[in-house]
Amino acid sequence: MTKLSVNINKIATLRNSRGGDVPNVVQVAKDAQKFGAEGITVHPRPDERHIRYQDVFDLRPVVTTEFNIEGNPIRKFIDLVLKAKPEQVTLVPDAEDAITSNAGWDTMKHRDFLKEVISEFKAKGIRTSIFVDPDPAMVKAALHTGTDRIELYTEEYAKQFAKGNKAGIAPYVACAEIANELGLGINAGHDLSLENISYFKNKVPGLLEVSIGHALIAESLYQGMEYVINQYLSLLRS
Ligand SMILES: CC(=O)[C@@H](O)[C@H](O)COP(=O)(O)O
Ligand SMILES: NCC(=O)COP(=O)(O)O
Repeated sequence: MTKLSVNINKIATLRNSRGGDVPNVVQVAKDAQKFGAEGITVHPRPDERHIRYQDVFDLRPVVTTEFNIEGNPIRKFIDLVLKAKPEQVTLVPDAEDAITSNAGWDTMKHRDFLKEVISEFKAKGIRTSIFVDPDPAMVKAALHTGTDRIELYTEEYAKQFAKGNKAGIAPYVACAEIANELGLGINAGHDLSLENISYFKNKVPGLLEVSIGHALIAESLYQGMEYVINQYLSLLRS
């Protein structure tokens, strides 16, 4: 079964846009789990423009499913993760000024660095995953970093699917088959949505977990809007 981890970065972005504490990320994490989410994902960036480092500590005690912290393993991030002790850390090679994650690791070039960081997390009992492009060479080399899992970067799949090109799934299937053979667990994420998730999940063998944020929060807004507008109208007319 593929687990759903809900990425709540966008909730923090909305909160930060106004100051104050609405919406409250801790409450959203509690509710998401109450509604069935099997994990909560956060991706604190160095500028803390959405999830703040303090949010991670506030969330830790309320995440009773699986806490997945994503980020570039700069020292500050490593220390945060070691202190918060999530169930999983996902390493992402994102630049400080990137709007969102835009590439996977070069697992050959950064093998020694990844190996060192991964062993630090694993020594504390934290499961590790590394974000990779759907490139067989990168998946094969991921094995030598000692990581438990890979996270397949799905932006290209989502782009191709939106254009009606279902063949865009092929590199993901090939990489998943390699990962399964090597005994690497498979996660996936980025731009997955209600439209493209079924096809992905049905085609990619051994998919353990997806983390979804941007589309899931947008879809929740759309699907909840009619109900909320009606509540306002009924209050205004009573
Ligand atoms: C690792 C990844 O794929 C990202 O999608 C991510 O975690 C989302 O980050 P933002 O919310 O900052 O776009
Ligand atoms: N790891 C991917 C993730 O957490 C969510 O990415 P997105 O759905 O916000 O694109």
